[in-house]
Amino acid sequence: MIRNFKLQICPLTETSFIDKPRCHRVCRRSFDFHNSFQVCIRVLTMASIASNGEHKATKPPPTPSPLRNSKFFQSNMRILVTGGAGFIGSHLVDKLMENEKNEVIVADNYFTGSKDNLRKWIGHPRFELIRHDITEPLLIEVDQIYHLACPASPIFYKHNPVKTIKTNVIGTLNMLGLAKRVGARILLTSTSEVYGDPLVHPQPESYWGNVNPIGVRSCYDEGKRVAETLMFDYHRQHGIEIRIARIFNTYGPRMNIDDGRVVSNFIAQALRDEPLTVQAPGTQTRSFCYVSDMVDGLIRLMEGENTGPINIGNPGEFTMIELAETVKELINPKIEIKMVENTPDDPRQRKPDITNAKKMLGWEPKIKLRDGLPLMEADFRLRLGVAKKL
Ligand SMILES: NC(=O)c1ccc[n+]([C@@H]2O[C@H](COP(=O)([O-])OP(=O)(O)OC[C@H]3O[C@@H](n4cnc5c(N)ncnc54)[C@H](O)[C@@H]3O)[C@@H](O)[C@H]2O)c1
Ligand SMILES: O=c1ccn([C@@H]2O[C@H](COP(=O)(O)OP(=O)(O)O[C@H]3OC[C@@H](O)[C@H](O)[C@H]3O)[C@@H](O)[C@H]2O)c(=O)[nH]1
Repeated sequence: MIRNFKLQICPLTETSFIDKPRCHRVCRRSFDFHNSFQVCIRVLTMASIASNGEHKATKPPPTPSPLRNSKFFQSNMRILVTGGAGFIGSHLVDKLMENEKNEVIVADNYFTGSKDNLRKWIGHPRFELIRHDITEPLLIEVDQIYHLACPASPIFYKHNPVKTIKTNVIGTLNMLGLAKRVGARILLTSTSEVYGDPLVHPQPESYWGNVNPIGVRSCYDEGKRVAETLMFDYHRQHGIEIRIARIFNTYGPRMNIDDGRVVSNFIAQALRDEPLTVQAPGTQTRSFCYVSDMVDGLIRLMEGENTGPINIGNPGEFTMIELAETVKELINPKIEIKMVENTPDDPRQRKPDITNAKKMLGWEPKIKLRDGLPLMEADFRLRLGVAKKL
């Protein structure tokens, strides 16, 4: 769609000279490229989104600070990762740090995350770690924001539901305010939980969901729905460049051992010789995405031209009984599987329709559950000090 444009100058500023540093900063083409008055991919993108009529922004995106625009325009891309000390966040940081043109700043309050997840970067000249709660404003200068901060495991997000809502609503407002002030692009990690207990299966992004607004999970799923609304309102009203990923259940090394989510629970239980606790009825389904696939999808979304929301997840769908049997077979065939009571409003089925991710991001997951589980097992064995029996 975007590549059909054949404009020779920037359609918003009418001159590529004024916008040159910003184009360089975002599309990362050489300075000479912009000097040659060729078209700026990023500005075209804004024009194309607007001309499609959908999610129309009433303003061009805010300009970055004069410093980023002039003196430092050829400096590294500064990227903020909120929640970067958590499970997905720390893997994202690893990937972003591989690019020597990136400086990464993590802001985290360590509620569910840990410095340990980032220990290899602490002290690195391109890395900075800030203990910060995003329900308070954050005044820094950045070019991109990956906004992940929020407890994700149901037992943690239900622990202090009011705080979970504040994190999703006030926290997202603060990050959007930051994006507005510094002209940064912002990506929100939303969730498949915005579909609630879905009546459409698999779930496409066009499905509006079936969410209980007053249930015990609402602090999280309604919180994320408001966060998505705020993202689009800032986009339409203030021209902020937004990206929204709807993440489906993700697993992998570095999940908290006692995180409470199903894959980490089952692997820890199998290694501790404890029964695998399947919550009734056990026929409820989930689709599990390995974390490296997830990080790849998030970066493609940030760097691409689509606002989203876009589902990012692995469409391989399993009942919880099937998952328990797979963990038992792969890790500890002697273990018992025990049926236990469930919690309210547990979604009965969940599977992403990833047509848009394939089409718009050229993304699809590579790692199957049976290949990902042993990678996570190895990490859990190391952390629990349980050697593999020969
Ligand atoms: N892992 C999944 O299956 C999954 C699925 C859907 C969506 N998501 C979303 O992805 C993001 C990351 O999830 P995760 O699995 O890595 O979870 P996680 O709990 O491991 O990481 C969340 C991080 O956010 C931090 N945090 C929480 N509240 C904060 C606050 N108020 N201020 C600053 N930091 C705060 C935590 O300390 C932690 O480091 C979350 O936004 C979550 O909603 C995850
Ligand atoms: O020990 C357990 C834990 C969980 N389960 C079941 O496993 C399924 C998945 O539960 P999890 O707690 O792992 O995660 P959920 O799918 O309910 O929510 C997740 O989905 C989307 C994300 O936004 C969040 O990371 C997380 O809330 C549920 O049906 C639950 O009842 C078990 O059978 N046994």
